[in-house]
Amino acid sequence: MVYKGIVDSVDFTNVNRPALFRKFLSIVFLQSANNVLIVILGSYTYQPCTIIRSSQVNCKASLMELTLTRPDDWHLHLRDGGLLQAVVPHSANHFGRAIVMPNLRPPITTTAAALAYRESIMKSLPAERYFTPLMTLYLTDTTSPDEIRLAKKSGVVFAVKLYPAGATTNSQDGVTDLFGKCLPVLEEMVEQNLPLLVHGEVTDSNIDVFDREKVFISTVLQPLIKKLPSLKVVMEHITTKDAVRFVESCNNGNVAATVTPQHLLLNRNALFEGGLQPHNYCLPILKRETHRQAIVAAVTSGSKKIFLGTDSAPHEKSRKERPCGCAGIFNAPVALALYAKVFEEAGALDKLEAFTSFNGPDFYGLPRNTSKIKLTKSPWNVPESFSFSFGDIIPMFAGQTLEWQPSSI
Ligand SMILES: NC(=O)N[C@@H](CC(=O)O)C(=O)O
Ligand SMILES: [Zn+2]
Ligand SMILES: [Zn+2]
Repeated sequence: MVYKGIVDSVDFTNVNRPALFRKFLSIVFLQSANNVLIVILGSYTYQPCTIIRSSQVNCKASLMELTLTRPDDWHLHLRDGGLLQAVVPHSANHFGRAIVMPNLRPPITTTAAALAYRESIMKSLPAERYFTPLMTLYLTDTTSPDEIRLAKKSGVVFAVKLYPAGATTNSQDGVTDLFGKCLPVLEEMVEQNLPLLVHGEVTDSNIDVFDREKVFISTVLQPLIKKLPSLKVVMEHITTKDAVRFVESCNNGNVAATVTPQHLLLNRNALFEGGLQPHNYCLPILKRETHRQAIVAAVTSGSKKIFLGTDSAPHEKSRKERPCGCAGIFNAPVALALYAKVFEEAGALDKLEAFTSFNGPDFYGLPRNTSKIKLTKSPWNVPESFSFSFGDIIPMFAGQTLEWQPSSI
């Protein structure tokens, strides 16, 4: 792979040290100024690469380190109580902000509840951790337009979440009839510029579980954006090529999508490999390989409409490993390493930073983070489990070795 760029200034005295690569992404993108830089990458990371600057400096180095603007997680379950305390450090380690899902029991349906929940998250944060929870409201059949005005005014609620009743974990209080019951609220959300975040699956038991996202697009999302083209909509955790096509077809800047590490790395075979695999069970359910490939292609193409949302959804081990196990994958400790793996394997590491750190805040109209995070090529083993007083949580890819290791700067 060959990159050419023009850069302001690069300190080539450090070329043999990883510090050079802190500048790697900006080197690729910067187009202004006087020095010509050519980066020739063999197989991108494993081969040494050659850096030539104005044909004066030649050096050999390996891509060992990337420095990125600190990412945000635009779809995260932090839970409450002991589970909250257990999992929040894993997100705060790597992410600057997170859109926090409201599907607690009882759900976060009011601004007052969102404020109280925000307080408990802040109290659970490790000392000296810079992390901002962006709160959401759980939409119900009875949410009022007044509540939407209050939410916006609070300054701490950044979106409203649609769970079709019965679609997923703690969705029993969700919406039964979006157009019949929620239109005035959706209109108020347009007024207040509050995005609607969508768990995009129909719940009709006649519809095959693998088709629920596709059918939701034609029966709910298409009519919704037709009726309210100014409503900002994020289709969360997309899993199908149909969703990719839908998002790519919406061109007014108001429709976007998040993608999880599991839907980028696993297909539905992972549910049954060598026996039933409850820790790979999440909703929307993993899909066919062709869908996975379509999502990888969309994400690594550099689309501005798709951004990072881990959907890290911890459940205690005994609630996953039982006859009727919960849906949800705990991926907060591994998510960033896994996204880097996906982009690296697609030869698209230069697109990683926009996906992790730019597209999300740009869509939400928020400033990009100013702090940085480092990803080092340094293999590490994912723990088999995390143990707490209330029980264990099994992370995604438990016991496996990952290449990229994130750390704060
Ligand atoms: N993704 C999941 O499988 N589960 C999530 C809910 C959700 O995001 O749908 C949870 O809260 O456990
Ligand atoms: Zn969901
Ligand atoms: Zn979720």
